[in-house]
Amino acid sequence: MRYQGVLFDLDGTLINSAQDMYIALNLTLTEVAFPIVSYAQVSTWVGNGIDMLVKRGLSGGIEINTELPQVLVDVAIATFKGHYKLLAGQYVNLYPNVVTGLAALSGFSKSVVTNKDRMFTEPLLERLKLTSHFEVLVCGDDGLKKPAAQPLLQACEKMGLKPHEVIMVGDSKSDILAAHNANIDVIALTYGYHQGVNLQEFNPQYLCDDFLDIIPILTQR
Ligand SMILES: O=C(O)COP(=O)(O)O
Ligand SMILES: [Mg+2]
Repeated sequence: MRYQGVLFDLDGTLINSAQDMYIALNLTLTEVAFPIVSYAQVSTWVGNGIDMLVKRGLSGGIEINTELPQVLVDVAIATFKGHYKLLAGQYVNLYPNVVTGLAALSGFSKSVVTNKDRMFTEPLLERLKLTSHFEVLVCGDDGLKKPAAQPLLQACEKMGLKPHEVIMVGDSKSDILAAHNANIDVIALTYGYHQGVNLQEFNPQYLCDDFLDIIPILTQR
């Protein structure tokens, strides 16, 4: 088998999770007296972790307003986390074929490498009955975030595999760039939160429209 391990992104790859973040963000923005934002906006802002999502919300766009006072940013992030702690998982669902696909990949060593903080990720995986599929979990607050290579390399090390023995599966520019930075092949899934960019431009080795399309890639010899 060409690959022995698979590193999965979480939000936008395994789970459709933007609705909880959309609600938590608008509750936060209302509390700090900033204009609320649309679901469509939030779904293009997911993928760089909570701090970036909140800063994008305060900026009203994907580009961060660098003049936002730090104290406001800190209060908004803490407020978001409070709301998200209560909301995370309420409106989340698995993307089609994820459970079937993970079961079909039972012979592979599998990890989740997410930019989401551990305190939110672990309960979400439990709630969705996904925990047992994965040997390793690397979260956004464990060290550097994607697009850094570090979280992917950390997962490889914990799995006892070399970068050329694994493949990353993700939905965003951050996943593709992190994989390139780590010299790991990458499958980009088109259905997730791709931050308003054309994923093809970032040259993933593979581009798939459905979770099950990753199976023939992984089982090739
Ligand atoms: O919290 C985020 O921004 C997204 O996390 P992800 O890395 O699982 O897509
Ligand atoms: Mg993602």
